Amino acid sequence: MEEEKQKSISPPPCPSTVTVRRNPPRRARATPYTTASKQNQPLSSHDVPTFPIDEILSIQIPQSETKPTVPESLKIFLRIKPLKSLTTKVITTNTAKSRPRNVWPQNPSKKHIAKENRNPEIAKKVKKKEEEAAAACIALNDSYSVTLTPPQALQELKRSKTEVYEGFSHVFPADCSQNDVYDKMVQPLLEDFMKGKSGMLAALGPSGSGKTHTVFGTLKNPGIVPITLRQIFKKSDESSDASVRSFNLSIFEICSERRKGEKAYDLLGSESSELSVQQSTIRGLKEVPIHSLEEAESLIGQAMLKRATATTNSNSQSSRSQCIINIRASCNRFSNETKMQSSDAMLTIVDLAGAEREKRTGNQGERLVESNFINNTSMVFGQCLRSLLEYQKNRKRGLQKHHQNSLLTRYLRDYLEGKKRMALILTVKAGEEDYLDTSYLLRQASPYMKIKFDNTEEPCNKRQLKTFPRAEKNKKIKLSAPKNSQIEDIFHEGRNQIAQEVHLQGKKADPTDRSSPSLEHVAQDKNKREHIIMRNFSKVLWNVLKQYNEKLKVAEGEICTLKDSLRREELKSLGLETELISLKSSCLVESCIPEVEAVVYANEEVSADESSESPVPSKNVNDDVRVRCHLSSQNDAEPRQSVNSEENAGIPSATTHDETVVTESPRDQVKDAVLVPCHLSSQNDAEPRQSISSEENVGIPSATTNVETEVTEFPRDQVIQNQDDPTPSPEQVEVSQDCINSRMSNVQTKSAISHRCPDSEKQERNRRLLPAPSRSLTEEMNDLDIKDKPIEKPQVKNGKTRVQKKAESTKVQEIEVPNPARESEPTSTTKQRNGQKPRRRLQPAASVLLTREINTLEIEDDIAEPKGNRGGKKTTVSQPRSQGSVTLLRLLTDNLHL
Ligand SMILES: Nc1ncnc2c1ncn2[C@@H]1O[C@H](COP(=O)(O)OP(=O)(O)OP(=O)(O)O)[C@@H](O)[C@H]1O
Repeated sequence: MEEEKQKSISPPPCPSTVTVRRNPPRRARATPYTTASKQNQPLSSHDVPTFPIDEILSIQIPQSETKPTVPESLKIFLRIKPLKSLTTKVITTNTAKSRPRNVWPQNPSKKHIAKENRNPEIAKKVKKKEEEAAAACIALNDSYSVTLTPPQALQELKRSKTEVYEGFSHVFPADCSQNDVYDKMVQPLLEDFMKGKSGMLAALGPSGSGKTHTVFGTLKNPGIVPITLRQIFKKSDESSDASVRSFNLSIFEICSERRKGEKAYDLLGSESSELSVQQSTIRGLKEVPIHSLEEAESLIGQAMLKRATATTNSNSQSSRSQCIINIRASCNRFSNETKMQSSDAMLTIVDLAGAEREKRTGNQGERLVESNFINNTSMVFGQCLRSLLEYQKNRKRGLQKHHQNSLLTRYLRDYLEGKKRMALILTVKAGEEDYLDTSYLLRQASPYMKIKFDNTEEPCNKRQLKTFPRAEKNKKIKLSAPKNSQIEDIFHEGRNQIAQEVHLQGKKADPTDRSSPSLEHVAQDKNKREHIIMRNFSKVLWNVLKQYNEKLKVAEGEICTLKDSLRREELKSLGLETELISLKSSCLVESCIPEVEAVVYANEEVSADESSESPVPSKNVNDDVRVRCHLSSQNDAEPRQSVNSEENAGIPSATTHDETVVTESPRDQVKDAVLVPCHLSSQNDAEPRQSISSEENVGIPSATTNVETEVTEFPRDQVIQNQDDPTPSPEQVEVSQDCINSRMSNVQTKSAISHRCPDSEKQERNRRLLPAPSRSLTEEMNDLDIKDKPIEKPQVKNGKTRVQKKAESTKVQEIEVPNPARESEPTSTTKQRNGQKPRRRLQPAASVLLTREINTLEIEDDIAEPKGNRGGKKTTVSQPRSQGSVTLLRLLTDNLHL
C-alpha cells in the first residue's frame, strides 16, 4: 500500500524522448468551394471549372450617379436698423460727451435706458420717437420681404410709391439680436468653412446703417466676427482632431489717400504696415495664428483701433475704409472623424464703407474725397454683381470686368464672378429721411438675389489650379485595391503641396479659396475608376487572347501545308536523284557503247570468220581487253590480213614441233598449229581447258596476239630486217622453253580475268582443249619472245592492271573495254587505221617454218583426218577443216612460193 501511495504521489516517469513542436504545421483555410467539393466527392482534374470570363464580362457596372448640382442663389439678408430716434439720440449724446475715436464699441443703449429710467421725461421722448419710427418708410412683411413706403411728402408729389421687396434670405427686424444674424447668416458659412469650403460675407448699406455694428458689434453685443471666432474655437474644442487644425487671422483695410489712390494697410502689423498691391494680389500681409478666443478678440480690438474712422453727420465713427477680415483654417493631417481633407479654407468678412450723400454727411475737403472713394468702391462692387447677374442671364454677352476698377473688387474677384460662395447683408435705416438711401440700396441689391453660385469649390483660375493636384494624382494612381494608407499619403502630398503654396502665396493675404473635395468622395471615385479600368483591361486582354488563338490556328495550318510541300519536294528530289543516277549510268554506258559495239562487232566478225573460214581469233585467251580491242581494231581495218598473218604465224610452229602430225594430216597440223598456244597453255597451266576454247581456237589468237604485240615492240630495224629477210636469224629462232612457259603463264593469268565474263559462249570455248601439235609453235613463239621480253612485259602488265581497274570500277563483264588499250596499241595498228597495210610481222620467222610445214602438207586433202589424241586431250580431231582454212593454206602456199 505504501508503495502504491508513493507511486500515486510521485510524478510519472520522464519519457526517454520528448518531441516538442514549436511551430505546428499550418493549413490553408478551406474556401467555400473546396469545402463544397469535399462534402460531395473528391475533385478530379476534369471537374475543374472554367474561368468564368463570360460572367465577368457580362457584369454591368452601375453608372456613377451624378447628382445634378443645383446652383445656389446669392443669399441676401436684410437688417433693419433700430429706431432712428435712438440713433440720433445716441449721436447727440455722444457728441456731447465727445466719445473718443476708435474705441471698442460699447453698448450705449443700456446707458440710455438707465438714464431713461432715471428720468421719466426722457422716457416719454423716447416713446415719441419710437412712434415716429413706427411710421418709418420700411415695414417688415415677413422674414423674406419688406415694404418700402415713401414719405408722405414724396407720395404727394407722386414721385415715388410704396414698394415691396421680397426674396431675401432673411430679414432681420430692428429688434433682432446679433446672434440671430449669426445663426441665420453666418452659421451655414461657418459649417462649410470648417469642412474646407471658403466663403465670403459682405455688409452693404448707407453710412451709419449699422454695418460695423453688425460685423464687429460691441463687447456686450458682439458682431458676427467675434461670434464666429467663438464658434470656431468652440467647435475645435469639441472636436477630437482640433489639434490638427490651425487658424490664422489677417485683417487689412483699403482706403484712399489724396493723390495716391487706393492703399492697403495691414491692421495687424506695425504702425506703418502698408501693403503692396499687384493686381489682385496683396503682398506683405501678416497672418497671425490664433489659438484661443481671447487671443483672437484681442487681435480684432487691435485692428479696430487702427482702422481709419471719422466723424460725420451720419456717423460719429464712420468707417473711411473697406475692412477685410480673413480667417484661414489649415489642416495638418487627415481627420477620420470629419472626413476632411487637408486643404485650407478661408472665411472672408468684409465691412464696406457706407455710401453716403454729400448733403447728409456734410463732408468737405479730404472727407469728401474719402466719400467719393467710398461711393466709387460701392458703385464698382454693385456693378460687378449686376454684371454677374446679367452674365448668368445671358452668357453670350460675356462677363464685364468691372472688378478691375477697384482694389477691393479685384481682390474679391472670384466671389464677384460667382465662382465662390458669398452672402450679403444689407443694413438699412428705417427713418423717413433714410427713405432715399434705403430705396436706392434695395433697388440696387434686390436683383442680386437671382445671382447663382455653383456649389462647387473647384477653382477656375490658374493660380488656384495649383492648389488642387488631385486630378493629376488620379492619373498616376496604381491599379490596386484602395488602401487608407495610400489615400492618406495622397492627401498628405496634396496637403504638403498646398502648404507650400500657402507658404509662398498665402502669406500674402490671398483670400482665394483652396478648398478640396472630401475624402469620402475621392475614395468612391477612386474605387469606381479602378473598377472600370480593371473591367476594360480584362476585356482587352480577352480580346487579345482570342486574336492570338486565331493566329495560332492559322500558323498550325501553315505548318501542315509546309510539311506537305516539304514531303513533295523530298519525293521530287529523290526522283531527280534516281534520274541523275540513271543518266550517269546511261552516259557511262553510252561512252562505252562504241567500244562495246566494237567488241561485239569484232566478235561478230570473228565468229563470221570462224564459221566461214577458220578459227580466227575472236577471243583472246587472256581476255585482255586491250588485246581484244586491238584485235577489233585490227579486224576493222584488215581483219583478214591480221588473222591470216596470225594463222600463218601459228601454223609453222605446229609443224615445227610435231612433224609427224603434220605428215599425217596437214589440215590437222594447220589446225593444230592454230591451236598451239592454247595447247601450250594447257601444258603449263592446270586448267587451260576452262579458259581456252579449242573449238574457236581462242587461245591461239591470244598467244599470237601477244606475240604480235610483242613483235610490234621490236625495234623497227629488226622488224624491217625480218621483213626483208625472211630467213630467221639464229637469235630469233632460238626459243626458250622457259620463256614460253612463263609467257603462257602470263597468258593463263590473263585468262583468269576472263573468268569473270559471263559469256556462255566464251565459257564454252574455254572448255575445249587445245590441239597437241601446238607445242612446236610455242617453241617458235618463245624464240620471238626472248627478244621482246624486256619490252613486252611492262605493256602486258600495264594492260592487265588497267583492265583490272576498269573491271573493278564498272563491273561490266562484257564491257571491259578500256581506252588505255587503244593507247597501248602498237604502232602497227595505228598505221592500219591510217589505211596502211599491216605488217606481216611473223612472216620472216614463220616463213621458215611454213616452208617446212607446207612441204609436208597435202593441200589436196580437203578434210584433215584425225591422227588420234595426242596426249589424250585433243577434242577437235573430228572437226572437219573449214573451207577457209583450206583456202588459207593455199594462199600461204602461193604467197610463200612453196
Ligand atoms: N442694430 C443696431 N442696434 C443698435 N445700434 C446700432 C445698430 N446698428 C447700428 N447701431 C449703432 O449705430 C451707430 C452706427 O453704426 P455703424 O457704425 O455700425 O454704422 P456703419 O454702417 O458702420 O457706418 P459707416 O459706414 O459710416 O461706418 C453705431 O453707433 C451703432 O452702435
